[in-house]
Amino acid sequence: MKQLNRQPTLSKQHRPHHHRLPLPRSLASYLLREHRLLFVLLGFLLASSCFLIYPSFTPLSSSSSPRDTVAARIRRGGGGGGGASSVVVSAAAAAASRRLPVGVRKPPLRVVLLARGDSVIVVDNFFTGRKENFAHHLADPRFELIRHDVVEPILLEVDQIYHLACPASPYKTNVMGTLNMLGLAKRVGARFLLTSTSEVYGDPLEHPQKESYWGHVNPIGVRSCYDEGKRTAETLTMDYHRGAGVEVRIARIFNTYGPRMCLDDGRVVSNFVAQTLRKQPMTVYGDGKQTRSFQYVSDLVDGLITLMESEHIGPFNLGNPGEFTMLELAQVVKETIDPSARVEFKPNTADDPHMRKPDISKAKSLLHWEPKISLKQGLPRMVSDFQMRIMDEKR
Ligand SMILES: O=C(O)[C@H]1O[C@H](OP(=O)(O)OP(=O)(O)OC[C@H]2O[C@@H](n3ccc(=O)[nH]c3=O)[C@H](O)[C@@H]2O)[C@H](O)[C@@H](O)[C@@H]1O
Repeated sequence: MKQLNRQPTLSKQHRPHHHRLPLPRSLASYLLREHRLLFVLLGFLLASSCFLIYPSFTPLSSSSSPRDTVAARIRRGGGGGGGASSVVVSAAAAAASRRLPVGVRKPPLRVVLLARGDSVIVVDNFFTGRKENFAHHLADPRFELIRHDVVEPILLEVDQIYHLACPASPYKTNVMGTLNMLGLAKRVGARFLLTSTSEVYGDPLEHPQKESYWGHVNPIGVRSCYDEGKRTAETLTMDYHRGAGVEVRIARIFNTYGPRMCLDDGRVVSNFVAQTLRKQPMTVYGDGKQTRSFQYVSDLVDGLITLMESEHIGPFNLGNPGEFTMLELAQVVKETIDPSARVEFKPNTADDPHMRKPDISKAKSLLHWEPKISLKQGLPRMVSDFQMRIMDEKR
């Protein structure tokens, strides 16, 4: 089985100073006794990320696909042995083992994500995420779910932080939440991955967008709290890297879809699919000629893990270069679900980007990552999940 790009023990010069947490005695002994809390996925799964936990229910997929993606390997539980046999030791792991009192057994070595033997903590305020998304992990002793909003500080001993948090009006989350997570990363020596967005390019004047493009953003527009919030989050991330030595990674995520998305999150793919399944017309904003590039969620999960484990800071575009107008997307949804589906035009919102398509040559050459699942392959998998949930609504 193909192994991920394993991360050896971090070199000292890259390791930030650790100011150890004054953990309450009971908590500390709990952690040591259970040998947990060795790695964190700080998945604060709000609006844009409630579907980012890879799906386990993909009934329309063939048994041989979707290829051998990381997400698929994780789903199958075949992540390279797990536990101490496949090892990722990071700065905090080394530091944690140094802190153990004499006679206390060392914790298991750390590998990435549950199926590979790691402990995973998900932090979510459940504004838009759902507990059901984690139901299949709740019995796992290495999985922990904490209800918490990252705009408030949280103290955890962790090795890696995937900072996915971002609700619909997200300036506070992007600024306070990112500061809190960067502060945590600095304090415990964790590697920090920011999930930024293609929206940092605004209504782009360059097409397709390369990471070197600085963007075209209206700083006082109706969607600027998202665009500028993520741009600020990128700035903070780089400042903590340069100023405090935090190891950081930045992903710029392009439109992503898949099972477990909120049925009514307002995004175009979930809207079109849910509307068609409910026999409502698909609402096309504007003339429908604006373009987006749609990435299936497991490709994104592959990209995020690959980036986290790599030696590269980024930013990296993580998206599928397959570009569609909204009318073309509506046509694909129609062909997939219901040939009699209709569209209905509504006025568009201000500053809506006219076109968006990632140039992923940087991710291809440095991370050896590229998406594998086309819209036509991915959409049916999302449809079956939505279909079940919409049928449940009716019961
Ligand atoms: O889904 C995502 O991943 C992205 O969602 C939003 O970006 P946006 O491109 O505005 O995504 P949508 O809200 O899905 O809109 C895409 C296009 O579809 C149109 N749209 C949306 C919804 C709808 O019902 N009908 C419709 O025509 C919008 O006007 C827009 O032109 C976020 O701002 C991005 O950060 C995020 O990456």
